[in-house]
Amino acid sequence: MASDFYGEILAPSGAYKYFINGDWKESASGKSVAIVNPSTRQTAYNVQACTQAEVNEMFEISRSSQKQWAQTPLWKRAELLKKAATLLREHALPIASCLVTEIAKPSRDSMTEVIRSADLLDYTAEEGVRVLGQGKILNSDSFPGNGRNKLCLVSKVALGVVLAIPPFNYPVNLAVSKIGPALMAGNVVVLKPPTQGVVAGLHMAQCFHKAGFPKGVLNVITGKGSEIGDFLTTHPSVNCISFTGGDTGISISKKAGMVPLQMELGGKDVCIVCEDANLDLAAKHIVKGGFSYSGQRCTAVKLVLVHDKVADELVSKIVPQVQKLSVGMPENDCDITPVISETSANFIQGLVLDAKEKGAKFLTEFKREGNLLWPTLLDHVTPAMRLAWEEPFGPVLPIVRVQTVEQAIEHCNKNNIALQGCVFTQDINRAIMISDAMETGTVQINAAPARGPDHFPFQGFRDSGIGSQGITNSLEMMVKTKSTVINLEAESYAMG
Ligand SMILES: NC(=O)C1=CN([C@@H]2O[C@H](COP(=O)(O)OP(=O)(O)OC[C@H]3O[C@@H](n4cnc5c(N)ncnc54)[C@H](OP(=O)(O)O)[C@@H]3O)[C@@H](O)[C@H]2O)C=CC1
Ligand SMILES: O=C(O)[C@H](O)COP(=O)(O)O
Repeated sequence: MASDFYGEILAPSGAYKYFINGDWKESASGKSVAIVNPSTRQTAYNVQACTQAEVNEMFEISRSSQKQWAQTPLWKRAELLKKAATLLREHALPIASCLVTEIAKPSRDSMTEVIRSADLLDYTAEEGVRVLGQGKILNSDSFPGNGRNKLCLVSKVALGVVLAIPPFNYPVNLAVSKIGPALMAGNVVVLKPPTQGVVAGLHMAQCFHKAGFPKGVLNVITGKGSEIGDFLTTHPSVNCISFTGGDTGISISKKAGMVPLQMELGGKDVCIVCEDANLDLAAKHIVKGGFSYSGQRCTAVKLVLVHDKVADELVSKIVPQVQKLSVGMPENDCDITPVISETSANFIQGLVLDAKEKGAKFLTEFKREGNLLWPTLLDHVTPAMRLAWEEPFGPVLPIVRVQTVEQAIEHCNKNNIALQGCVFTQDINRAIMISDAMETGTVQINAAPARGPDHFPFQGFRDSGIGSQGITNSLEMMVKTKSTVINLEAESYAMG
């Protein structure tokens, strides 16, 4: 894996180093965290188990380097982001290989994640120059009782130190979706990669390092979230937290101080299929949306709510497509690969067994070998079953039959998880009315839920998140507004 480009990130001990102030270092703890390959259930890598003292040192360095970084011209920041994007593309293969090993992401999807991340950085560089390069001027006489003797210059200034915490399922793309906008806005970043995906994250960080970012602008701490996470998120030097993951985000939001939060949490994305839907289109999107990356996407289709009139026909189109999905190892680009951990596999199995006990009809059998779960399609799922409400984050898709669309909308809005949803109908007026009624951050019309393309606003309602992602919204969220008021001796009117 190590090459001249990546050679320095690996310690002689065989554990990957952490990255601080432009240097790759071993932790004084002398301890490491084992990264288990979900496919083999064997240890594949080791990384540093960093100490609280190293966290403190990292934040101290971040605070001091931010002052210098904020004085870097926008065009220079953009140039560096574009250089990092170029290096990500040039050195993508080792990063993609880490994704296959650490998170069992199919090879093709792993490479796609890295290239998508480079594209995100390029777009962030261009959008950042535009968005951050403009401010506003306000004239006092627009408010009753005032003459034009005050000019207010409104500018966007950096927050300071952004703590970025991405999840296991996109350890590169959901890292750069935080890092790019943060750096472009003049902040510095402390990145805490997910344990599963951390080595991909370290390789990604090397691309930023080699791109020429000044020391201390991007720092990467490694260690289990359960061990150093709370110390990180409650650290007094944190000026913003950008987090993607599960319910952990909810507890972080209760512990964090007076700092802006950008949270993208779980999804229970419903797919409403109306009686007038194009069922071939719906079936194709349901299968791809439900089973890509073995359902381990917050935007995966997690519940089909189909009008009873067309349910049998829809099921007849879905089943053969599910049966055709290849099941096996990520190295072989199988459609369904092992889920991230035994804990996750056990959780998913628990939901399936609950549905079975409560009378769900199995359209494909549930089969498991270690962390590898065969795609499971359940029909006649009822609201009494946990699967109608909870997020499996696995290759399991429940189908609920409804008598009216209103029933489907009611089910969707009853769930506290409210990220995305989708609706299939051939009547655009009806589609807009249903979309407006669905209380989720995004509604896809005649397609499966998705975060991409990455410049689209992406947000969760209720327990699915705080704030909004998407490149422009992330840029706007990672600055604060500053007013500078010029007080003139006398009123002055242009052309007056
Ligand atoms: N919205 C989304 O895109 C995603 C949602 N999920 C949901 O979350 C569930 C669990 O997945 P998982 O990846 O374990 O999600 P977690 O929320 O546990 O982890 C997400 C990130 O948070 C870190 N973390 C864990 N504990 C803390 C803490 N106390 N303070 C700060 N950071 C912490 C993790 O680090 P570490 O890995 O070291 O624990 C990881 O980097 C999934 O089943 C799914 O329902 C998961 C992934 C993506
Ligand atoms: O958090 C997630 O799982 C991702 O945001 C989903 O992204 P995608 O829709 O591009 O797979």
